[in-house]
Amino acid sequence: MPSPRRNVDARPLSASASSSSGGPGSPAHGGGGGGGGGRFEFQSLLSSRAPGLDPTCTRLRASESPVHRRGSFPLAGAGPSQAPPAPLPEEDRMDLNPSFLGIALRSLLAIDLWLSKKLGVCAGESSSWGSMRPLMKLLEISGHGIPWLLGTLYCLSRSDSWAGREVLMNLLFALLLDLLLVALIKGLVRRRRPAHNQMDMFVTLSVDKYSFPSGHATRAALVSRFILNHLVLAIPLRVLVVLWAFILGLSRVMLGRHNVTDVAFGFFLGYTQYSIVDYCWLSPHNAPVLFLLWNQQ
Ligand SMILES: CC(C)=CCC/C(C)=C/COP(=O)(O)O
Repeated sequence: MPSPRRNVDARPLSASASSSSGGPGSPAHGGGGGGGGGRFEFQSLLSSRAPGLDPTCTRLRASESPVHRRGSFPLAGAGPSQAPPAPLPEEDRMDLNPSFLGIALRSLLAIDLWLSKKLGVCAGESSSWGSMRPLMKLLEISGHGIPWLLGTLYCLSRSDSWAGREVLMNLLFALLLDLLLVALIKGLVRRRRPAHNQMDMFVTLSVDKYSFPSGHATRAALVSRFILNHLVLAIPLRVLVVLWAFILGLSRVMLGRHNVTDVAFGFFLGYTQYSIVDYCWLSPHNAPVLFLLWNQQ
């Protein structure tokens, strides 16, 4: 005779249908193999929020899943006549939260992929906005590392004031820091570029087969923040700089090079990188050797 507690079943219909008894070995009891673990956690969360359900039961079931099982809980013989089980150790209770976070992250990822595919309207010549592709690729070059590095080096070589040289030296430092950090994160995260991307980019590094974060987005945010803080520009030009950064980021998704989250994180990283550069600002006072060396050239 099953106990009233064990009759409580808050599983979604699809799960209940596949294992009506809910006995040992069924998915609800964590016997469904590796895939059963994820579904099980979701059920636990649902049932713990359903009014009238016994949260103790929920906890026990969660502990039975292959993911959560640590000690032995005598569920099979549990009935109303027996003493209620001791509260779970703190570590087991906390295990329920990551699964909730996991669901949230997976949903965000699904939205990201769906939106990125929808926005990838210039991913190929035959795409709905395929005729805009050459323009998008021109934008791509405007945010590429090589023109920015060469342009900065050229301006440094032509600069005849200490103040100008100081700003340009820091811009060079910022661009190099950006390349390094993006390569590092891309190498660590190793997220593949979207399937609809055509790998026909102008000069790439080996890590550029990965997409997280977007190097163009980091550079756009970093350089535009740098320019706005160190160049005296008329308002329309300032607006243009911000627009350039934004459109460059958007064009990465439209070209199919990136997912939305690659670009969003890229903007965040580039913005933060400027704060690092500003904090470590190089000047003839704190880096005299650098400036003297450059002066001798
Ligand atoms: C070769 C040099 C100096 C820089 C590479 C610049 C580049 C190709 C970055 C990749 O950008 P996305 O991550 O936005 O595609």
